[in-house]
Amino acid sequence: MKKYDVLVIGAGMAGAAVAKKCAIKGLKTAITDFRPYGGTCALRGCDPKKVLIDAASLREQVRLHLGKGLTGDVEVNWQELMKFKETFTAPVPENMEKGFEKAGIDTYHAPAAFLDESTLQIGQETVSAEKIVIVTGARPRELEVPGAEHTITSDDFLNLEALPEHITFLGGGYISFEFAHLAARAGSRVTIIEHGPRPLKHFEQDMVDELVRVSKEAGIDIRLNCEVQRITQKANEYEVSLEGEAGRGTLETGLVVSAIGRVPEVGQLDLNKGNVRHGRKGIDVNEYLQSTSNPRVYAAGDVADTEGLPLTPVAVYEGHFLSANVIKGNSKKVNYPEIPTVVFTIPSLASVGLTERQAKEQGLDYKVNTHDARQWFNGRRHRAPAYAYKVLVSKTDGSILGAHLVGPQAEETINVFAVAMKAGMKARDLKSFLFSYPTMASDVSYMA
Ligand SMILES: Cc1cc2nc3c(=O)[nH]c(=O)nc-3n(C[C@H](O)[C@H](O)[C@H](O)COP(=O)(O)OP(=O)(O)OC[C@H]3O[C@@H](n4cnc5c(N)ncnc54)[C@H](O)[C@@H]3O)c2cc1C
Ligand SMILES: NC(=O)c1ccc[n+]([C@@H]2O[C@H](COP(=O)([O-])OP(=O)(O)OC[C@H]3O[C@@H](n4cnc5c(N)ncnc54)[C@H](O)[C@@H]3O)[C@@H](O)[C@H]2O)c1
Repeated sequence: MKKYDVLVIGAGMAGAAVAKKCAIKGLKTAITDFRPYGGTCALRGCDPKKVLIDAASLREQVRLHLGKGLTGDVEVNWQELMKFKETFTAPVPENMEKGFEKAGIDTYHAPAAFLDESTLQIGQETVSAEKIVIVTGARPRELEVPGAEHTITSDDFLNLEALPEHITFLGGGYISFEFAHLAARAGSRVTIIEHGPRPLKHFEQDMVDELVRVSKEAGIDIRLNCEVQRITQKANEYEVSLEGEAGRGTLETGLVVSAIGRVPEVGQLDLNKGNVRHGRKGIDVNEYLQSTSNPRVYAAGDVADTEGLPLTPVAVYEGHFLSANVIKGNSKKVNYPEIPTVVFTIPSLASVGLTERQAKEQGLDYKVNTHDARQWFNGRRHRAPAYAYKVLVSKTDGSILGAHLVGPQAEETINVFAVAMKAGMKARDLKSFLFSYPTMASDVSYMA
């Protein structure tokens, strides 16, 4: 049986960060993944998605400037774009594996499953470890209606050889909105089906309203309070039976993408044999990211039940705390700064800190700065179909409680607010800051 100081299960962003840190400190470290190394973000999430959306966004920029100095529309060539995307994803597994080998980390390529509290089966090998790090991420939530087997997931969507004429996205969250905006700009007709009353419900709803307006202008059909009853295959199409406010109906579509949330990936781990307590939100951990039932086990990223959002920078951030606790013993309690988050639609929706609803619930005394900025210089030069902001400032001490933006480059501008909030800057500090001009960030001084 192979023995290690540290066994890392999952070679995604969190896993790579932990394995390298442990190996650098001289711990005998191994890592395993049953998929090609790289994890969701680099292979099936953030990175490939952003490459595709950037092209669609450029196409939209050109379209918006037709008759304003540009002539001749451009089109998205899906096949070429997918090839370009693959230049980013294809090298990842080998590069990551080489990095592990260079760091002296043993690499395995099979699912790990607990045999007891310190021993795991990895393919044909039995492995024991002093510390076991679970960073297995999340997987798509399963749709439970007849015909669910006809749906595809975000993984499949990012590898489509061609886009059909019409696509239905189930779920009104991050994935559906991002992919819907991409597909609409790449020439498909798109419908989003959300079973709740609001899409993107954790975002500031005034900004979501703006995004919904531009989504509809882009031809995206958004149906709220709408439940899927059944999916039936018909020749080359699918028939989606729906029940909503307008009663029952059907939708003919070329493809159904299920994006109704993601759940912690614990299926293959046999956690009960390892005495690892877990629930619906993932592995139960304490403030050191250590299992509450098996002290050898630590967990971080999407699979861990923590306060952190299931996002890449959070997985890596938690990985740093976890590594310190594995290397030196429990010494670093995880604490979270304000976490910026972006929906990469065209234009994007970005948020950091409290929404107005949360500020109200916490009984805070705040003022709201909000405006439709489409007519500002930056809005006009981008010919922005949406450019708006809502910033919450504490009346008690002038600190920034939350910032919410929709519009061109909102994904970049939000980082200015996140830095200011982490640094404890007041709204007046941002107002008096000298931003380079004319940049999108220079608008921050008017927003704060
Ligand atoms: C379509 C999509 C787009 C996204 N876009 C963004 C974005 O723009 N920005 C952002 O911040 N976040 C985004 N996310 C979320 C982000 O990808 C995740 O939060 C992040 O990848 C989590 O990292 P992780 O290390 O916890 O898990 P992962 O990166 O998922 O890695 C976990 C690894 O563990 C492996 N594994 C699972 N079970 C086992 C087992 N039993 N044995 C061995 N290996 C196992 C898996 O194969 C996987 O490779 C997106 C997600 C999706 C699906
Ligand atoms: N830009 C980013 O950072 C980014 C992008 C994509 C994904 N992600 C991460 O991945 C996670 C998963 O994304 P997602 O879009 O799958 O989930 P989500 O949690 O963002 O949204 C899921 C939506 O589906 C709805 N829903 C649930 N069951 C349904 C059903 N049966 N029919 C119709 N609607 C239903 C929910 O009400 C919710 O609005 C996100 O929470 C996020 O953490 C992040």
